[in-house]
Amino acid sequence: MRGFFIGRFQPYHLGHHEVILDILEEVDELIIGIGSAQESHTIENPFTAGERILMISRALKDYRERIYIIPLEDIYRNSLWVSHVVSMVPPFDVVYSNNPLVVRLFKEAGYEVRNTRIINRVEFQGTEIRRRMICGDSWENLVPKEVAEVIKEIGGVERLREIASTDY
Ligand SMILES: Nc1ncnc2c1ncn2[C@@H]1O[C@H](COP(=O)(O)OP(=O)(O)OP(=O)(O)O)[C@@H](O)[C@H]1O
Ligand SMILES: NC(=O)c1ccc[n+]([C@@H]2O[C@H](COP(=O)(O)O)[C@@H](O)[C@H]2O)c1
Repeated sequence: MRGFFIGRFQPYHLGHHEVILDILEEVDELIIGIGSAQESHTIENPFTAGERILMISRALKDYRERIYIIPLEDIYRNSLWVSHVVSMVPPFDVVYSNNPLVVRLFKEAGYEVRNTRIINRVEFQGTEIRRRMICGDSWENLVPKEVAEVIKEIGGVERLREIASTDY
């Protein structure tokens, strides 16, 4: 059985990681969709699709043979979005999500959708991690260590701070 899970992963954090490890207990293979792949260099979406691929593939290096990481651009037409996804990824049997729009669209298209656990949503949240990066608070403990390394390699914190300081 092959599953599908999508997120923006800005950045990939321990909440995503735990959920994906749970899913990998249930499925043979998992497609991880990198949503809003066209976005980067903004406060909500600082990292490119390629940088997010690097974070996820390094954090899940032990599962490489069972995962497909596929960037998916937004199409801004919800009624066609599932077809867009299906056209870009390997066939899958089940969708894992807690995002109400994603759940609704896949259910309407006839897919089985399973909910995932919510893990320490206060801290394991992209918005909170990006806030900490901008403010200089510690964030490294909220992401897999491989992700912290990638963010350091690409100068991610400096990028986010510079973007956030733009005031015109
Ligand atoms: N702490 C968490 N525990 C379980 N699932 C999570 C957690 N955080 C996010 N998810 C799930 O991961 C998927 C992708 O989420 P996303 O990439 O938007 O992360 P996020 O932390 O919600 O980011 P942001 O705050 O930037 O919106 C969503 O379905 C979301 O419900
Ligand atoms: N019409 C569309 O392009 C469409 C519809 C539903 C979800 N999505 C994308 O799926 C992803 C869902 O992930 P999040 O749970 O991180 O929001 C986002 O990147 C979102 O933009 C896109």
